[in-house]
Amino acid sequence: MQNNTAISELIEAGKWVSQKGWVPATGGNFSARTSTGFVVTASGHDKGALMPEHFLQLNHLGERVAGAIKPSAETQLHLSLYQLIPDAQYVLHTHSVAATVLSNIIQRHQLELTGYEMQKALSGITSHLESLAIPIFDNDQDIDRLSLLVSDHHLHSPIKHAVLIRGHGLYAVGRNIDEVRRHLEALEFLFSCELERLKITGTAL
Ligand SMILES: CSCCC(=O)C(=O)COP(=O)(O)O
Ligand SMILES: [Zn+2]
Repeated sequence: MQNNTAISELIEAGKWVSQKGWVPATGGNFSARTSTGFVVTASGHDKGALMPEHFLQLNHLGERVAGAIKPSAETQLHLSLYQLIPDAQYVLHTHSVAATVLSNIIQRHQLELTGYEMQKALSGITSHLESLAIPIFDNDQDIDRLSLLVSDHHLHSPIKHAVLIRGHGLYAVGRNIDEVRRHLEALEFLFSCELERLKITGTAL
């Protein structure tokens, strides 16, 4: 993946995600794997109004190759996801209301979804009868420590599509920009369905 192509795709994705209301204020961060490492958004910018200068190039170890600005505070989590999931080419992190509230309400360490046709938008899922589990990690201002938790979890339960950070947001991964956007949109739809179901039934899965 060329850096310029990746950056253009992430700028476009940022506008879309922002229009959806999933990156309020300066929430969220995005990255793409490249031939030399990955590109990641700078910290503290509106992700709906990104410019090429709002990206840094980092190598496979997460060390800065280009860009004088401060990288996302959550860069280590992006690096860990690329190290853990060899197929992952894009990571989009968002702060939607549904992901934030649902991950706070559910006390367990995973959100289990079943019975929804939309689950089939997640790669590898072929029926609404399958169970889709999205791991939930307790939020931590120490991103290195949080990343280690994610890595440990992956050893026994490989992360396929996404992870939730409790009260914080969603990290979606994909093998290309279309797939990561599809995963993100489908999961947001499923989270909204679950929130509606909870409002009506008062029962968390
Ligand atoms: C106001 S959002 C708090 C930080 C955060 O969770 C986030 O996603 C944005 O951080 P970044 O450093 O990537 O701008
Ligand atoms: Zn965040």
